[in-house]
Amino acid sequence: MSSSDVDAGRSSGQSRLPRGPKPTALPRAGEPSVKRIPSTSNVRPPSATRVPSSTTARRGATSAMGRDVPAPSLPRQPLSVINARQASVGRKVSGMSPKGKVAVNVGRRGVTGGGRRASGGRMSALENQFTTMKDLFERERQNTAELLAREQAERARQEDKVKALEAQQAKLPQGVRSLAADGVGAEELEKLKAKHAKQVRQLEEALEREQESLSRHKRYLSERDDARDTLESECKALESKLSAKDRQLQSQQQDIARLEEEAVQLRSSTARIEEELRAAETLRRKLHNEVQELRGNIRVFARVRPQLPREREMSSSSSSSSGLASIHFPDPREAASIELLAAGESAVGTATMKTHAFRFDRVFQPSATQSDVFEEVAHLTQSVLDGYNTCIFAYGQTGSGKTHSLEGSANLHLGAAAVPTQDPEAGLIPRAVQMLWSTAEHLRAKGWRYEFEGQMLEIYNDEINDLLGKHELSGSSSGSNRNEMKHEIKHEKMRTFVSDTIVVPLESPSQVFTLLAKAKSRRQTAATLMNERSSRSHCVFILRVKGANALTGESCDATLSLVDLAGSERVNASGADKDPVRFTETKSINKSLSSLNDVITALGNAKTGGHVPYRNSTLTWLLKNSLGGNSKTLMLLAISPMAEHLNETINSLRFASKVNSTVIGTARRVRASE
Ligand SMILES: Nc1ncnc2c1ncn2[C@@H]1O[C@H](COP(=O)(O)OP(=O)(O)OP(=O)(O)O)[C@@H](O)[C@H]1O
Repeated sequence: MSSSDVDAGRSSGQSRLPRGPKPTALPRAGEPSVKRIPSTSNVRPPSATRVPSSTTARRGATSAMGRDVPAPSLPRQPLSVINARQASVGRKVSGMSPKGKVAVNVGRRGVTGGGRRASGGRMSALENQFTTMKDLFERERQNTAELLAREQAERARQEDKVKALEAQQAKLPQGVRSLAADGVGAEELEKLKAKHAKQVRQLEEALEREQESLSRHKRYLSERDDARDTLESECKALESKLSAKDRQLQSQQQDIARLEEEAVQLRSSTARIEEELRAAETLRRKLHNEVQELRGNIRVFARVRPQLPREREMSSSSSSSSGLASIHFPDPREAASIELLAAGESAVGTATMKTHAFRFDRVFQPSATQSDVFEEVAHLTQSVLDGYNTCIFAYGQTGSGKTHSLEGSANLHLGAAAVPTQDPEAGLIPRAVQMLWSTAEHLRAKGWRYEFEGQMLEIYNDEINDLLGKHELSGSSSGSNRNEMKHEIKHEKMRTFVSDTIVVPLESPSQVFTLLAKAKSRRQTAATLMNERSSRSHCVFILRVKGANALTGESCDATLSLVDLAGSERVNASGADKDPVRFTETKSINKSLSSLNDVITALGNAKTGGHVPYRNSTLTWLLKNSLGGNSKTLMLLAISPMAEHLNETINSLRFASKVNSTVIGTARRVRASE
């Protein structure tokens, strides 16, 4: 039974009854049972409403004809329907088919046409038959009533069953109910139930998992709560720390403000002190100049070069000692003293270490830069523009740093656009040249016009070579003297001339640098394997400066001589005693250097009117006007820091010390007219 049928049954109140085969239609006219009914038209069943259903009537009739009466089956229709049908059957029975009517009419004709006796017998037979039928109807009616009662009881029972099923169905899930309603088999239902149970299990398991996850989340949340509580407490602690730090910061800021105020005051007092120091320094220089002038115009600077990389390597590979001499600078602020510790002999002849102390106008430590040295020399070179003959000569043993200080490092290459003051490698000569040109340019505003000209000379074995000339240099690698030119030195008033030498008018510093490079290359070409020419000859760069002031009518004509002397080492120290060429060179160098010594000594005694032996060497004769009392002279003593050179260093220092103690009078301006 489908749910729709159940519902339909509920609404009609009739379909609750179990279904059965439809009632059989009443027998039609012409059928045997109908034929047995009397055919008169006015014969009717006693009561049309009591006529049983066609089936019942037919069965009853069949039963009455000696056939088995089948067990009454449940009526399929409600009683009202049955009654309605019985009524219908009654009507049908009364309105018989034409064939039946014919049969009845035939009977009537038989009655009318057969005679009165026969009809009387037939009538009684019919009446009997009618009575029998009436009994049959009555029995049938009783049977029907019984059946009806049973049917009603059965229906009530079925209704109860249906109710029970409905209750069961209500308990089943909708899907099962619908399947059951659709008539799905029990096996399938079992499968569905199993499937349902499985789904329920799965759902239960999923539910369990969800519950587990939920409890996990709850645990996690509670842990997070704990962590949050911890963080909150930490945060509070940090906040309190922060506020403490804030307070500290505020007090520190107050301290800083106070300190800054103090710093401002200190800065202003420092500036004042510095100003006082500058003024004191100016005064010191002025006094120093006055002292120098009283002493004479020769000054001595000593410069100790740093240890060279190759010397450091040799020292580290040969012994544990650094190879450096023990050199000290006792007064770094004043920078005028130098002390050397060297082995000596005591008064009783025992070996002992002795300190040799010297004082000069300025002492430069190995850390001093080219710029530091030039700063001290600049004002001296500048005095050429004021008309003072000036001479700077570098003195020292081979490799002590003379050329480095005067020209610059071996790597220096000054091009046309070179700015020597910005090149840490550039030495005194390029710096001085650049400064002279720039000062001359400044002085144009004051009416001064300057002309510059220069020459480069070399004194080798006491002979002059023109480094800018075309003739072969004396003692050159060719070994021939055929192209050598003999030069003579002449002095006229305050000026010096060298015959047959090239004097180049100089327009710019870059032209001077080109000139220097040319001279250097000539010296290198002339060098032999046995003759390191730069060490064995004196090199003199003479820059003549002529100035005139159209506004004031003043004029000046002075020279700046920059002299790179040959190495000052002694004969035995140079190994020259074993080599005749070297011996000659060294003899010549020694002669010129001792002449220089003699000249300076004589100049120191010049106040007494003694003779000055300028002519004793080409060098001193050439430098006559630059060394005399009318010029400003600077001796730059180059010192090697190495212990192996200590003896030569001490000799150089002694000579420099003698020069430094010499008073050679006051420098005088050289006017163009002189
Ligand atoms: N102050 C210094 N700083 C760095 N290197 C220096 C310094 N003085 C000299 N040198 C280096 O020492 C070496 C020798 O120097 P330099 O050639 O100037 O000596 P010198 O006295 O002119 O020698 P010589 O008499 O043989 O011409 C060079 O390689 C030079 O670059």
